[in-house]
Amino acid sequence: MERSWKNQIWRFPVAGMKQNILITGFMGAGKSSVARALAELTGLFAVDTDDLIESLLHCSIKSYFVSHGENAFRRLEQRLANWLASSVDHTIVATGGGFFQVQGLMELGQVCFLNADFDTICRHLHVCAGDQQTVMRPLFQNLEAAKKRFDERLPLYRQNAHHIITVGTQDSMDLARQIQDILRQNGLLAQ
Ligand SMILES: Nc1ncnc2c1ncn2[C@@H]1O[C@H](COP(=O)(O)OP(=O)(O)O)[C@@H](O)[C@H]1O
Ligand SMILES: O=C(O)C1=C[C@@H](OP(=O)(O)O)[C@@H](O)[C@H](O)C1
Ligand SMILES: [Mg+2]
Repeated sequence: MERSWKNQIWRFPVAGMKQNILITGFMGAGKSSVARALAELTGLFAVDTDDLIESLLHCSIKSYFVSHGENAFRRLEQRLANWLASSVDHTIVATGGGFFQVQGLMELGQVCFLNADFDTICRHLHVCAGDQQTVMRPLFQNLEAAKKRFDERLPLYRQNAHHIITVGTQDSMDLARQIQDILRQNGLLAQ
């Protein structure tokens, strides 16, 4: 049966708080995959901040980092956050790994941090295998630099989240179910 966002509406809406579900976490934690699984579970649409930003560019995010640098990318992320604030509600938002730093993040909706340790991230990204997912991630070109960035960001991801989901060996659908349960238990998603 087809479900609409109206069936998923928050039981206890909070004034001034958007009813999106944002998925944050480090590169490779599984944000984009979980957002799609959660969309399948709930019937809510999912968007991905990286895809939305790429829709503005005539190139990949990786090429944009090379031509314009990280700061320019962060400005695009803030512009996108402002657009989400003005124009998007009742939507699942997979964020890029650095999006958690935008101003106004916590007012965009319920922020769910996918807390994967660095080994799990490397496993997801096939760091030891041939078909590395790291190739298309400009900030995961060097393992040591990525680990340093991970260590620096970890406390900030925690601070800038409403819910923390520990990622172990579960698949994306299991993680999506966990998020659905947490939001339901908090009266933030319909039963
Ligand atoms: N729970 C998971 N278990 C195993 N592999 C996963 C899991 N989540 C994601 N992956 C794999 O990890 C890679 C990165 O996933 P992705 O969803 O793009 O992460 P992110 O958006 O956080 O960077 C993909 O190859 C994906 O198939
Ligand atoms: O962590 C980051 O700063 C980034 C993460 C990437 O998204 P994923 O986390 O989906 O790989 C993408 O937004 C960009 O390469 C920068
Ligand atoms: Mg992603």
